[in-house]
Amino acid sequence: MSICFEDARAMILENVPTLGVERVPLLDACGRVLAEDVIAPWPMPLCDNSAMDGFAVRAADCREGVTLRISGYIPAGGRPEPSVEPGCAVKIMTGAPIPPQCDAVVPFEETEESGDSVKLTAPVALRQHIRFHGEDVSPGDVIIPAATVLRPPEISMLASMGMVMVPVHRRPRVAILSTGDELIELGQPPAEGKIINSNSFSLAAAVRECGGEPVMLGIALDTPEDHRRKLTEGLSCDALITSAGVSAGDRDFVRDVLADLGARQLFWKVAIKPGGPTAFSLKGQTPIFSLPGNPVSTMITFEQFVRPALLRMMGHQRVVRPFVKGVLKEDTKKKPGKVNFIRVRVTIEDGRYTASTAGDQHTGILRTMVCANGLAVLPREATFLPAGTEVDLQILRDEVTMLP
Ligand SMILES: Nc1nc2c(c(=O)[nH]1)N[C@H]1C(S)=C(S)[C@@H](COP(=O)(O)OP(=O)(O)OC[C@H]3O[C@@H](n4cnc5c(N)ncnc54)[C@H](O)[C@@H]3O)O[C@H]1N2
Ligand code: MOO
Repeated sequence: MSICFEDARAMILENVPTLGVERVPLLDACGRVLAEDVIAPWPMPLCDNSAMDGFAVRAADCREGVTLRISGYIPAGGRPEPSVEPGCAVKIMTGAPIPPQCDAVVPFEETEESGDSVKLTAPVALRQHIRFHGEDVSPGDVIIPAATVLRPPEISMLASMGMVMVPVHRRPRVAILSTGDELIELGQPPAEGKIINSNSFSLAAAVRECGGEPVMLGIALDTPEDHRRKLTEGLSCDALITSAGVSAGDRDFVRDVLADLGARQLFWKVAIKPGGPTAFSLKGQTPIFSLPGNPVSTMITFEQFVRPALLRMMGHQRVVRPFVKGVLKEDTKKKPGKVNFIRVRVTIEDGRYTASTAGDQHTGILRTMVCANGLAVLPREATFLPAGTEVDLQILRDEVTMLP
């Protein structure tokens, strides 16, 4: 009996732990998830300051055409004049503190300066061109709540609040183990009957792309002893991914050895294609994803199950890549009973996403995965989807121009 796709993913997300907190230098926090509310220690701006290069004035003096005496100069980073008398103006630069008697700033473009006097050539409104103390942030405000994904705007705010070190959820160390006697390591010469272990690399790249730290365990030979040794090593990480050895073959040891090691299997076999033989287990709190060995199946099951889980472990709320609606360009047939993920080229035509097959859909065909920029999700019970049928699309590469 297989579990349905939605239940399998939900079960994984319910069972993966959120990792603990570490404090990292501000710049390293970009892309990470904030683990605690950040509360403003001081106001922003810290004082009333000028939004323009010009003259700080008393608005009450400022009929259009009036001439004022220039009684001082405050550069950015300078100190406010101790006092500005009626009928006077102080030359001021953007960001410089406003003298206490002044209540407006007149930009240079609206003045004519001559010697130590300045004529105002436009009307002046009370409070114009002043950035007021605390108008942006008040002390005590929760400026960034926990669970926020930190991007450059948040980094800017945290810098403004003096945060040198930032509390974020840890990145998982993810062990990656490929299994199978037919495998050889990258760098060894190819030989008939041998296959280069590409899955460890696609998985490590995918782990890295979503923010985790891959730990390469290499290849486990098709013996229970070698599986036991390498799986045990993998269980010291925050998560473990295995590739291959999970279908019905007589040397598919992964699940049995995991069970011997005390892992609890939550499911094996999901009603999806490709990726049917996927298994998910827990050893204590450590999630173990046993993915099928076909390179295409490995990548698609990573995308559907492992990426969301790793993002959740890092504290992300939104973990599943958003779907967009799009139409199939070709008639598409499938067997009922499984959600199918087909590799497609997504484009935009007449303002709609359209998807056409990226090539041969057999799971042995890696090239179709390389050509694809998206996956079309074909519903479980569908059998024939004529061209023009609307389906969910997962966009896997940024190069698809988004709808306006
Ligand atoms: N009798 C059955 N046979 C198969 C079933 C089934 O249900 N009953 N399921 C098929 C499906 S679907 C898949 S997917 C595969 C999955 O099998 P395994 O996960 O046990 O993987 P293997 O058989 O060991 O390998 C499959 C394929 O992938 C290549 N491979 C394996 N590891 C790597 C790697 N690290 N890098 C690159 N390529 C790898 C391997 O050589 C095989 O060609 O089982 C079907 N069979
Ligand atoms: O599910 Mo297998 O993963 O179809 O190739």
